[in-house]
Amino acid sequence: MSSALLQLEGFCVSYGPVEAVHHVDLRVDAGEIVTVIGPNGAGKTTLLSAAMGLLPSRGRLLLGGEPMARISVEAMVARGVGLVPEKRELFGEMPVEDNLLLGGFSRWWRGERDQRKRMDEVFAIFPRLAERRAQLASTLSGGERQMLAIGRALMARPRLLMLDEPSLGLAPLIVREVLQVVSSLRQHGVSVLLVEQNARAALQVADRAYVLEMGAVALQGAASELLHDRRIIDTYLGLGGRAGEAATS
Ligand SMILES: Nc1ncnc2c1ncn2[C@@H]1O[C@H](COP(=O)(O)OP(=O)(O)OP(=O)(O)O)[C@@H](O)[C@H]1O
Repeated sequence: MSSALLQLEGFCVSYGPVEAVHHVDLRVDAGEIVTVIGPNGAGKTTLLSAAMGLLPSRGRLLLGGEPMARISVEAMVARGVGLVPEKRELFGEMPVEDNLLLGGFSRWWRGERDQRKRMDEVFAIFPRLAERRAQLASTLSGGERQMLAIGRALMARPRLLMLDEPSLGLAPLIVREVLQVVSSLRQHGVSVLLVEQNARAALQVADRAYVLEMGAVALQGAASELLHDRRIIDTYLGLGGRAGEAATS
């Protein structure tokens, strides 16, 4: 089997004495959209944050088959991994363009000076952002803010984009629009690791899925098969497919 773009082996994350993610094995191959679904508190954000180097972890993380000796945000960004955090963390008092340019800063720092060209490529993916290039980020709609957060991460030209709950707080139609763009990223050479509570929407755009329950992988497989799995339907695809509501009610 060829080397995965990202591979986690026996990956564990703890908050003090409490282990929140237990021995997770996961892979994302080049060109894949992989989703991690699961109820509130399952450990999805913790897993993603630790895989980006924002939290300490145990176990192994390999990029392109090479184990990372130390997982830091700088090292992950330099190796072509980007994260769009759940809170989006935009600079509200800055226009769309400046938010995007800041996303390209790590490349600029390394001597690359083609940020304007890259911004035009991002605008081609998100035409709605191009129309609003001078608008302050704080005045964008929820969907536009999510697109800007993704666009900003794309400015660093990642090979793998990790997205934490891009559907959060968005109306169903907008969720579909945002996730369609996410699934189109592979045409631009970007693979995706998508953490979602909206199981139905995530399974509809992903190739493969992992179901995380209480910090451990409870189930995994082709997204198209999990969409028809009785256990997934009963637990996660109830009214609206909001995993947390189904699993905690
Ligand atoms: N900073 C923290 N300190 C201690 N425990 C934490 C911290 N952040 C999260 N946890 C705990 O770790 C577990 C996993 O939380 P996490 O936020 O990763 O879950 P999640 O699957 O992303 O949930 P949600 O979908 O609600 O965001 C939970 O039990 C949570 O209470």
